[in-house]
Amino acid sequence: MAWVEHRHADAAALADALAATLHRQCERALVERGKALLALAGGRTPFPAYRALAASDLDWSRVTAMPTDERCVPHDHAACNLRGLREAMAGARGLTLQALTTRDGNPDASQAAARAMLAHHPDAFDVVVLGMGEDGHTASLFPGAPQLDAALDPARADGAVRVDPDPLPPEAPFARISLTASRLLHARCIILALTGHAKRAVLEQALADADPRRHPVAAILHAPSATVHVHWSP
Ligand SMILES: O=C(O)[C@H](O)[C@@H](O)[C@H](O)[C@H](O)COP(=O)(O)O
Repeated sequence: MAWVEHRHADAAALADALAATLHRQCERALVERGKALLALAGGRTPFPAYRALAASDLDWSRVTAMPTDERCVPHDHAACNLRGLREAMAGARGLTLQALTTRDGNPDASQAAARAMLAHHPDAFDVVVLGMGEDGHTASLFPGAPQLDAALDPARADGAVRVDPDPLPPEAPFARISLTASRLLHARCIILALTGHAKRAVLEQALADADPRRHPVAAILHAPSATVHVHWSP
């Protein structure tokens, strides 16, 4: 397990640093491999960084991004992460955004579609941006979800799984499609971005307790092969 802590004065400074890191990693990928592949968390924390990144001077025609997880809702639904990403990154002319769900958000059809899409993108992500909830979830790897063990299984190669959070989060009471822990860890740069003291306390618990069934984010933090860059601000 290895993690590098990046403390920031406030959420705005965190967003600036995150945007700079994303830009740097994308530029490196374009120079070294001629393309870049990103997996980007939903939620509120990273979106200012996505907007700043979209305004930068990358050759977006060679960049592909996808959500780390998606709510099983129609693509025009307000809770759709892809919709939010599309809006935040509207300035990134030529960016390819890959969906994890079908247009209607049907959970089982979406799981199959996500797996088929990922089969066409087998390369390591150049950057994965993750958030964390106060229950220790990351992406849509929710504690207590019936599919959590499957989503954490390092032997899985299908890359995406339907997750039915139990209980359903009141702010987003939907089934999800989540990239699996092993697919999220198949990455050159892994960033976990969180703010506030409550989440800091949960992070400390997850760092101290490697059992991902209590805090699924521990599956990322304690992965033997990964170095996780934790960006935190009060
Ligand atoms: O689909 C989502 O919402 C995210 O992937 C989810 O895992 C998010 O990163 C955390 O819930 C933190 O969200 P905030 O950044 O809004 O606190």
